[in-house]
Amino acid sequence: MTKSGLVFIPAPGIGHLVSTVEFAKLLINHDHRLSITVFVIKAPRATNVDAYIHSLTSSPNFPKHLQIIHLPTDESQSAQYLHELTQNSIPLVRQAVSDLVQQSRSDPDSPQLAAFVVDMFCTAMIDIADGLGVPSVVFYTSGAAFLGLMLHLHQLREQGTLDTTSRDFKDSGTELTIPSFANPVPANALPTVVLEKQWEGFVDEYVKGLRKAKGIIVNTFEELEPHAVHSLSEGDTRLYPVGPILSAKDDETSQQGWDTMEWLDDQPESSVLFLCFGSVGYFGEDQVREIAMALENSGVRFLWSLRKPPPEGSRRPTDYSDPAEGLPEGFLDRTASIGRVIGWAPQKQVLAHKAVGGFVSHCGWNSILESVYFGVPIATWPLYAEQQPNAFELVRELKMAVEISVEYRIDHKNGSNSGVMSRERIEKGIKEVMERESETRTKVKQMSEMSRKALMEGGSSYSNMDRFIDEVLNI
Ligand SMILES: O=c1ccn([C@@H]2O[C@H](COP(=O)(O)OP(=O)(O)O[C@H]3O[C@H](CO)[C@@H](O)[C@H](O)[C@H]3O)[C@@H](O)[C@H]2O)c(=O)[nH]1
Repeated sequence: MTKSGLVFIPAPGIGHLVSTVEFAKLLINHDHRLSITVFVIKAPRATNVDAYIHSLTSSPNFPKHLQIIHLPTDESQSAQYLHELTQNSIPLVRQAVSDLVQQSRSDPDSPQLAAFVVDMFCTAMIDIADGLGVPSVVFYTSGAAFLGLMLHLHQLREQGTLDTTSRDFKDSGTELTIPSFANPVPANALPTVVLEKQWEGFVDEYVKGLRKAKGIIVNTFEELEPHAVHSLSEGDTRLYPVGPILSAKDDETSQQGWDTMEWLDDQPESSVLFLCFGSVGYFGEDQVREIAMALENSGVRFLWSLRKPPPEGSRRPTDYSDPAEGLPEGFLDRTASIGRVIGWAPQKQVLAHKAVGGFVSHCGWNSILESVYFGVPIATWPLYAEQQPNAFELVRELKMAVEISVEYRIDHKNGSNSGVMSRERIEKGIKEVMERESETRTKVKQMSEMSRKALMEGGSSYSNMDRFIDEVLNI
C-alpha cells in the first residue's frame, strides 16, 4: 500500500527539534499508513543538534518510515533568532521538498505527499505546501494557554482596543482578561514580544501564520490545560492536543552525565533539587553568586546545570571546562558533600530519578512537560520567550508550582533584565519546592499519572491523534 507522506519542518533549536521528532515517531507508530520526512534547519554552531541527530538515527529503535534530512547550514551566517534562521531557510526547504516530490512522482510506490506539519515559527513554509496543493498544520511546541494568549492579544491589537507596547504598560498594574486563562493575567507576566514595539511585526506575522494553518497540533494534554483547551476549541481554532511528547529516555549520555546519574543513585529519595535553565539560559556573575549563596544557605542537596555565558557574537551558552571558574571562591569545596555543579544536564534522566524532589526551572514548555510527566514540582524562574506566562499558568492557574518569580525577564540582546534576584528570594523558593508534603507536590503527582494515561489507547491525546489523521489527512 502506498503510504501518505508527511513533511515535518521543526524550527531551529533543540527544544523545538526534539519534541517535533518525537511527535513524528509517535505518529508513525500510531498509524502505519504514514511515512514522515523531517527537514532539520540548524543554527550555526549548534553542536547539540548534531549530537542529537546522530544519537537518534543510530538508535536501533529508529523507525523505518521516518527520514531525517539535514539541510545545509551556512555556518558563517549572523542570524541568531529563530524567525531569521527560518526565513533564511525558505529556499532550502523549497528545493528539498521539490526533490522529494520529484522522487515520489518517479516511483509510484514511494509515499505520496499528504500534508505539511510546520513548527509554530515556520509558518512561512505554509506557502510551499499551498503551492503543492496540500494542507498544513502547525505543530505548537508551547502550551495551549499561551497559544490562546497570542491569538487573543493579536485580535485586540487589530481591533485597536489594546496597545500592550506603550512604555509604561508592563508596570502599570493592569490585569487582562484572556479567554485561555481562568484568572486575569497581570501585564508584567506577559511575554516580552507583546510588550515591546520592536517585536510588533514579528508577532503580527507569527499569529497570521498560525491562522493560515488548517489546524494546530499542541504539545499539551487536555487534563493539564482544561480551561485553555476548552476556550480554544470553542472558538474557530481546530486544536489537536496530543502530548505530552517527550524525547526518549534512552538518549546517549556523556561521561559527565553517567557520573551525575551515579551520584544521584547515592542520594536519598526526593532529596535533591535540580536547577536547569533550558538550552540557552545563563546568568551573569552577580546572579550566579546569589544562586550559589541561596543553595549554600538552604543546606538543600542540589544538582546545578551551570552554563558559561556565550562568546561574543553567539547566543548559545557553553559548558565550563572547570565550573569553579564561574562560581564564588570555595563554593565547590564547601558544598562538596551535598551538591554537584555540571554543564549540560541529562535533564529527562535526572527528572526521572527518584532522588530528585524539586526543580528550579526557567519554565520552557518542554521542561514543564518533563517535570509533570516525572512528577517533580517546579519553582518558577522565567527568563525570556513565553516563560513568564508559562510560570504564571503553573503557579496561579494550575497551582502546580511554587514561585520564585513569574515576571522576571532577561533580554540578552538589549543587555537588560529585571535586576538580580536576591539570594533570600531564591532560598525561599527552594525550601518551598522541596517540602516533602505539600498540595503542590500532590497535584503534580496526580498530573503525572494523568499525563501517562493521556497517551494510552483511549486516552485524550491518543484520540486526538486519530482525529487529526481523520480530519486533516482524510485517510
Ligand atoms: O542542560 C540541559 C538543558 C536542557 N535540556 C533539554 O532541552 C530541552 C529544553 O527545552 P525547553 O524547556 O522547552 O526550553 P528551551 O530550550 O529554552 O526552549 C525554547 O522552546 C520552548 C518550546 O517552544 C519554549 O517553551 C521556551 O520558552 C524556549 O526558550 C528539554 O527537553 C530539556 O530536557 C537538557 O537535556 N539539558
